[in-house]
Amino acid sequence: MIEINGLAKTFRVENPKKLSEQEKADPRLKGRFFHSVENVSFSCDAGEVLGLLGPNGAGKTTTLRMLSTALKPSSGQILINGEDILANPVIARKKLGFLSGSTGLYGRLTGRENIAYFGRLHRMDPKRIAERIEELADLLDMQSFLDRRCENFSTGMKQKTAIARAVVHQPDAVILDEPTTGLDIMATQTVLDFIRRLKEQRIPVIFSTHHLDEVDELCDSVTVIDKGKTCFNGDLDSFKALSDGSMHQAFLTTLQRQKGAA
Ligand SMILES: Nc1ncnc2c1ncn2[C@@H]1O[C@H](COP(=O)(O)OP(=O)(O)OP(=O)(O)O)[C@@H](O)[C@H]1O
Repeated sequence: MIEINGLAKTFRVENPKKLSEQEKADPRLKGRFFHSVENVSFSCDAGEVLGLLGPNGAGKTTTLRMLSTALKPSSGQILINGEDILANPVIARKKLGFLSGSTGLYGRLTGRENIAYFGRLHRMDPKRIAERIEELADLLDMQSFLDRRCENFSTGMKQKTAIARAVVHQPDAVILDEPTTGLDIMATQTVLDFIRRLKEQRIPVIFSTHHLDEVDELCDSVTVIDKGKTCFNGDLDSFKALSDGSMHQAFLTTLQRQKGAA
């Protein structure tokens, strides 16, 4: 079970001239500080897939980076199976698998070597690493390119390699930042099937996306954030019920309600 309570992250604006027009007009900008995430809470239980939605710049990546311990929150609490991961970031990294927006693969290494390198960082036994790579390569349909250098990989090959690398150590919970962005239909389906398999194994999965059809297909629960604040938390059916079953309209409704409340 992953629980996030009242998470917030403020960045100091080093150079206000570099802010976009949209950011300059954003209510989260207060003087020299940008309150990227102001109050985000949600929870994801074992066997559950949670879809994290929000418009561009809402704070999804910032939230997921805090959850992965890549970024230290300004305030709030993150618990994994009751354990406070902010107090114990090293343990958290063992428990979590995190796919970030930038795959950051080593171009001169093959897919297999990239995955194995992470396995070694997690102090896995070499035999187990080799077995696990075979397992993941089958699940993610990677056998045809596993032993090629990553530098010339397509977006789909890179993303599959990055996902395999993120979960090589069999984490207790998986966090994926826009896992299907830029993928073709076949690769998207492979990634969605992979998430479905994690769910069958009762591993909680949190993923951000702009594709509402994926949320409809896969998610048990939905969290919508806008301008750094949670504006919807609930199960998929109650999300769809906001608008007679239309995912797009339900999404727009949550944003409009938030605007009305502000
Ligand atoms: N290091 C930083 N310093 C200053 N502002 C930042 C920093 N990182 C993120 N932000 C700002 O915080 C806001 C939220 O960004 P974030 O990347 O979390 O949004 P997002 O919901 O993931 O957006 P998208 O859907 O476009 O990926 C943006 O306005 C962004 O410019």
